[in-house]
Amino acid sequence: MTTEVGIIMGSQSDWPTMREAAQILDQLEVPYDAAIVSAHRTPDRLWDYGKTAAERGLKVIIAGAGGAAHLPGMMASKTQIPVIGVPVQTKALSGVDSLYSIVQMPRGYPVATMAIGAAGAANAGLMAAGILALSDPALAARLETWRATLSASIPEAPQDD
Ligand SMILES: Nc1c(C(=O)O)ncn1[C@@H]1O[C@H](COP(=O)(O)O)[C@@H](O)[C@H]1O
Repeated sequence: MTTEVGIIMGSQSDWPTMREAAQILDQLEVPYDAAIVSAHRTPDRLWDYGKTAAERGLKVIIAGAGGAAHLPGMMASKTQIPVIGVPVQTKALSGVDSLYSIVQMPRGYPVATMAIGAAGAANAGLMAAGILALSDPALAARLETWRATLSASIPEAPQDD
């Protein structure tokens, strides 16, 4: 099966967050590859990744970064494949720095920006799956089952600890 989702992150230190996206894709049986790509530290790698993404068959890119999080926006400038941005939580500014860096794209080069941190990464996986499910009925069915399972796990009333 062709790998249609690329997960990229600015650093190894982002993986505990970005793994949440990978785990969702695993659950939904969506193949992906994961790579460390940094606009700041490995600009040539970013350039090559963006330039070859479409010919490699990618349909969605999930890009996570923290702090001066330029990676998602720079990737969106290099490819027209939709980029889903994940602001990684930071110690200094709690990830608000990452969020603002990713969300405030100039007109013409959007990044679909998720919430800060692990929940944002998980939602990025779900968003990528939702995009692919538009043209993949079997995936759409798996996604529906996933959502039904989540709904069923929510208690109707609050419980004491
Ligand atoms: N924001 C970026 C970019 C980028 O946007 O290109 N490259 C690395 N980083 C971020 O630097 C943080 C600290 O990285 P280290 O832990 O390696 O020092 C990470 O959250 C990474 O995403």
